[in-house]
Amino acid sequence: MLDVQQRLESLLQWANASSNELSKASNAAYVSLKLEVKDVENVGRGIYAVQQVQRNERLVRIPHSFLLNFTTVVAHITKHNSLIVLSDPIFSNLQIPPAKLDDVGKVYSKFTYETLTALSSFQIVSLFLILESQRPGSFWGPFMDMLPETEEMGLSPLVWTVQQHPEAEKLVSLLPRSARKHADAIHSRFVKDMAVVEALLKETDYFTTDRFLWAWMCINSRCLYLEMPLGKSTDDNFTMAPYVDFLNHLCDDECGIKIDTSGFHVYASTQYKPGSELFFSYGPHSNEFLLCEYGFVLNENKWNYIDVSDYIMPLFLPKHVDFLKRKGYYNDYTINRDGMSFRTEVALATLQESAPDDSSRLNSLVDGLIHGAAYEARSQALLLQILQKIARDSTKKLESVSRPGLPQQEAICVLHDGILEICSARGVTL
Ligand SMILES: C[S@@+](CC[C@H](N)C(=O)[O-])C[C@H]1O[C@@H](n2cnc3c(N)ncnc32)[C@H](O)[C@@H]1O
Repeated sequence: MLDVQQRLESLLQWANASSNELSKASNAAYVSLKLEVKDVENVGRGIYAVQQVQRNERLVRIPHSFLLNFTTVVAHITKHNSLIVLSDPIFSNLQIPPAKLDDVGKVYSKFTYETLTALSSFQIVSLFLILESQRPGSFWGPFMDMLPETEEMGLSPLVWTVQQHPEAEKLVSLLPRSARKHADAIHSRFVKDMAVVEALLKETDYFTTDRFLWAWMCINSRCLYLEMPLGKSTDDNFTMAPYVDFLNHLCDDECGIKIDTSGFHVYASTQYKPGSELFFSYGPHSNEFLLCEYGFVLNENKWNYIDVSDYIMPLFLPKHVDFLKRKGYYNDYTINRDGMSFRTEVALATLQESAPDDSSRLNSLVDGLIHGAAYEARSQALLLQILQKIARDSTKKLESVSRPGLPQQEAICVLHDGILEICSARGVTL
């Protein structure tokens, strides 16, 4: 395997990358000369400034033909089936290489337009990654060569579960309760997508669970969410973008992204000094979300919260459930270091009413007309009891891990540390 700099050079050549933003306009990528990609031990690859970068400076443009998403994958695959003519104008500006009737090309030639467009973005892009990563001379080779191996995404609970890590059961039992729920939800999404892709590739030798896991995790940890043409739901609104996907995450946005007819753009939303790393915020995500979805955690994360839904919902009577569902406040109750969310406040107030529908003060709270001071003392007392329970659970789990442990255990410990920090900020003493 070539080293990172050689593979990076191939990637930039492949995308016709130029350091002149205006040259070769539409079919060439632009990467500012002020940037470099470095592979730093224990941190992974990231983008760094080699010269001072000004706020609002344009840094990267990747043309549509080098983006991997629902539209470009449909355009590549259908090229192999002469019966399919793509009439939608969104396909007309894409430069797609001619079809190759190699073994992968033969698989593509059997897919109808209806089969392909019935797939979700995750399904079609993972199918494509599986096939192109095993296709000699793939057009996408330079991009595939820069994708991480599954092991590099090994902190993610999905990876230890699917790969049956020898410690998987122990690791799952160490997760905070809400993280286990989140990991289960991801596993369900994964299994559903896998069944669809496996069925489409069942007559080929290309499909294995490991290959699918690699493709699915590459997408989940590297895709960028933006409104995309042809997207069927908001989950479909993503693209993979070569080079841009070297940007690491920080809680606050330091780079902006946008997509327009000329491609995918990155610009600086802050100044960067030479040597500093450029960051982009993947969203206001807690460590639980980052670990389950992307396979990493931050030691400091201002978006951490505790999900207390599983502790509040069993306390509801059917009349509370009916009221909250009707008002759109059923489930998803959280608390962070500054206090409870409004949803949690409404849930705890509802619990204090024997006839929620008839309570004008509860309805006024839900409608934002009053602050709900009348409920506060009992709500805080109940929440304190719940947080004490959660804090005891986290403390017990932390005590059961001998540190330093496996990297996965260390990441789980960071989740518990975050929970205990919020509990302590909310007045829990153990
Ligand atoms: C879009 S990629 C960013 C580039 C990546 N570091 C690489 O080597 O290709 C997202 C992955 O980078 C890693 N990552 C991103 N931000 C991070 C951060 N702040 N701390 C640690 N790892 C991070 C995680 O493994 C995540 O799944």
